[in-house]
Amino acid sequence: MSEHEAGACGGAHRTDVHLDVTRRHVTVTAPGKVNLSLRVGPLREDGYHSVASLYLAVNLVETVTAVGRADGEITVGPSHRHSSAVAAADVPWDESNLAHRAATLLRERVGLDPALHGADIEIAKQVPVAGGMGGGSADAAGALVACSALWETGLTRTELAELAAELGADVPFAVVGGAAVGRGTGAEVMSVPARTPVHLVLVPAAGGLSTPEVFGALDRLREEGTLATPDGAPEINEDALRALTSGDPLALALAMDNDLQTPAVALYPELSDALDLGLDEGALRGMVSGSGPTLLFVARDAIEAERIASALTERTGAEALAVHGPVHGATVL
Ligand SMILES: C[C@](O)(CO)[C@H](O)COP(=O)(O)OP(=O)(O)OC[C@H]1O[C@@H](n2ccc(N)nc2=O)[C@H](O)[C@@H]1O
Ligand SMILES: Nc1ncnc2c1ncn2[C@@H]1O[C@H](COP(=O)(O)OP(=O)(O)OP(=O)(O)O)[C@@H](O)[C@H]1O
Repeated sequence: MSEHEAGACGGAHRTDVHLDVTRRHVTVTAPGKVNLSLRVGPLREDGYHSVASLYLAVNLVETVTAVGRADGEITVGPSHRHSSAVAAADVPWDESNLAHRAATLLRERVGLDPALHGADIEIAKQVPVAGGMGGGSADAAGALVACSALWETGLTRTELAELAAELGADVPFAVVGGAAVGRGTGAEVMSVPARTPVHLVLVPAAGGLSTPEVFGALDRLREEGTLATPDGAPEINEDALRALTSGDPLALALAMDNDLQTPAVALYPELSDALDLGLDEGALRGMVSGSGPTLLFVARDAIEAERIASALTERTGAEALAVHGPVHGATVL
């Protein structure tokens, strides 16, 4: 009888608790991100766009635990060890889950025996699903780092970041964390210094936006001439990078940009009023995070961020969160 079948019988909880303390497990935290700048080039033949991105990892993190199995099975499910802010029903807990794909890819590349090396991957999510904050990417990064430690692969962080690029444009950054510029599809990351913490308020939206649909809407707006089409690969936003490096929140707020904002707002028009509300409450600037619909607002300092978050929670009914970055990439606890 498998553990899961055993779990369906009487006395299931006792069996599970016993297994949890005796099976090896590794827990990793991996951060959600915002793009302080996201410049998007024209559509490429491979269906992707070249980007010039300025990533910031924030202290809204996913907690990923890999529990060893000796039968080669890989499963994903909601964590029972750490609390989650996301409804389990909003996440695909099957082989399409990016964390499942990450563990499978790692096992294959390292050449481990798929009949012997398995893991139950448990995820406690804080990052909104399909919110433009790279939550699934953080889960994939967490699964790579956790399974690599569990299976003792000996891969370096650089090697894990290279594998991460095969899983999605945002996954390498979730491994690396901190602050970084992203080139190519966004997967070629290079860390940059950030002198002081950036204080932000995040406003999650009801429901999500599909990343390919937002890129598709950008292409349409460019085709019809509503937005200008850039010539080639975009340049990094040097003003935003300088403001981040020197720790000047007002200069950063003024320099931020996101080419996906117009298409995200076109697909989700309510975002426009929510952006105005943040400014009304004293945020230095508001912007769509990545492909949206989560909004980010820049605050002068931590106290201002808390005040703006409370005011926005009251006015919008959505739970606005005061966060800061940079924080570490995927880290074993
Ligand atoms: C919007 C961002 O979050 C900004 O950091 C990323 O560009 C998206 O990263 P991601 O979700 O990891 O993206 P992937 O899973 O690699 O790609 C999903 C889809 O988004 C579109 N996509 C993504 C990245 C990119 N540079 N160009 C694209 O056109 C493609 O249609 C792709 O099929
Ligand atoms: N571990 C996961 N957590 C959440 N969604 C996942 C996961 N694995 C796969 N998905 C699928 O991916 C879709 C996008 O999820 P995700 O939360 O990563 O979006 P996102 O934050 O907007 O991504 P990005 O900012 O990287 O474009 C979801 O709608 C879901 O179907």
